[in-house]
Amino acid sequence: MTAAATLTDVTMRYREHTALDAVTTSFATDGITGLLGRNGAGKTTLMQLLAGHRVPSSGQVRVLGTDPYEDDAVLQQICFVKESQRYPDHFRVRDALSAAATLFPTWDEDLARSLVADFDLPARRPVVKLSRGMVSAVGITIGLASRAPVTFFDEPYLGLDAVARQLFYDRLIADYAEEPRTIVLSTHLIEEISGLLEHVVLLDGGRVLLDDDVETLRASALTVTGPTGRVEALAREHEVLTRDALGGSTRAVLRLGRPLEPADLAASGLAAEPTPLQQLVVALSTRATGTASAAAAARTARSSTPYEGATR
Ligand SMILES: Nc1ncnc2c1ncn2[C@@H]1O[C@H](COP(=O)(O)OP(=O)(O)OP(=O)(O)O)[C@@H](O)[C@H]1O
Repeated sequence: MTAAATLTDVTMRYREHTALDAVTTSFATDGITGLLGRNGAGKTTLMQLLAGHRVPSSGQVRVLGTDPYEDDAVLQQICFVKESQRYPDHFRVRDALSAAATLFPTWDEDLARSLVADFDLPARRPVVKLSRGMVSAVGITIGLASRAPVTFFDEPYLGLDAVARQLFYDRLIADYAEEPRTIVLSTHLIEEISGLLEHVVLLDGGRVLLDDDVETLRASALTVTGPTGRVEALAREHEVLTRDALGGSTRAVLRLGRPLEPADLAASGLAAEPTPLQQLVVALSTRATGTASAAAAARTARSSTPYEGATR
């Protein structure tokens, strides 16, 4: 994989709180990555570092081969669509789009116009008068029409209804097919976007819990249902992520130590089905919670350093 953006041993501290702890990961040049994790896991912080909005307390951040912080040449190749983007009070929708058009050399005006039409955005209306979902649609329009080689969407769908979210996903995948680039999307609506993702980075308590291709991830887990004794026999050979017993039957999500053949499972009276990505992520995050909170407490106790990050 050729990486467009990398973090090497990056730690980000805000006063006594460690938001990212020795994170090493990278994002492929052509790929859509889901940046997942619970509230406060460090997703926004990670994207802010890669977008050059902050400098890390320690470690190395590289985007398109250079440190993005205060590097105008690389910054105009990075588009960061924030969850709560603010625009100047007097900006109308079309002003926000014109400003973006001047920022990004790769801006596609035709694409911007067609997204404005699809999202039914009123071009002359001040952004401050838009509904929450419409402001999100402005951000999405900018994110896609920028055609920036490296694009971050940080929970870009706030307030968007289900139809508009589907429109975003459809346009994202269509535009990506036409112009492949590095897209990182943070979201809590994992199942909705699981079909778009090629790769997943899961953060938990500022650490990388999982960094894998979606296909590999899907193949690594299985939901098995059947008589409790048989499920438990299988559970001894694999890691059990979740387990629900009802009467004499048990349903377990297994992280597989070795591949399992559906035919073998069926022969032993067990039903097997793929584990949805969202369920797998929830199970892995839940499993990590105990360990992560203990580690966070230890880090907080260790660290008495003042604020070490800088904001632009
Ligand atoms: N400017 C800041 N000053 C102090 N603490 C901060 C600051 N920004 C973030 N944090 C803390 O760092 C941690 C990571 O925050 P971050 O916003 O990166 O998480 P997130 O994964 O994006 O969360 P969410 O899913 O809720 O948006 C949180 O505990 C947050 O409170």
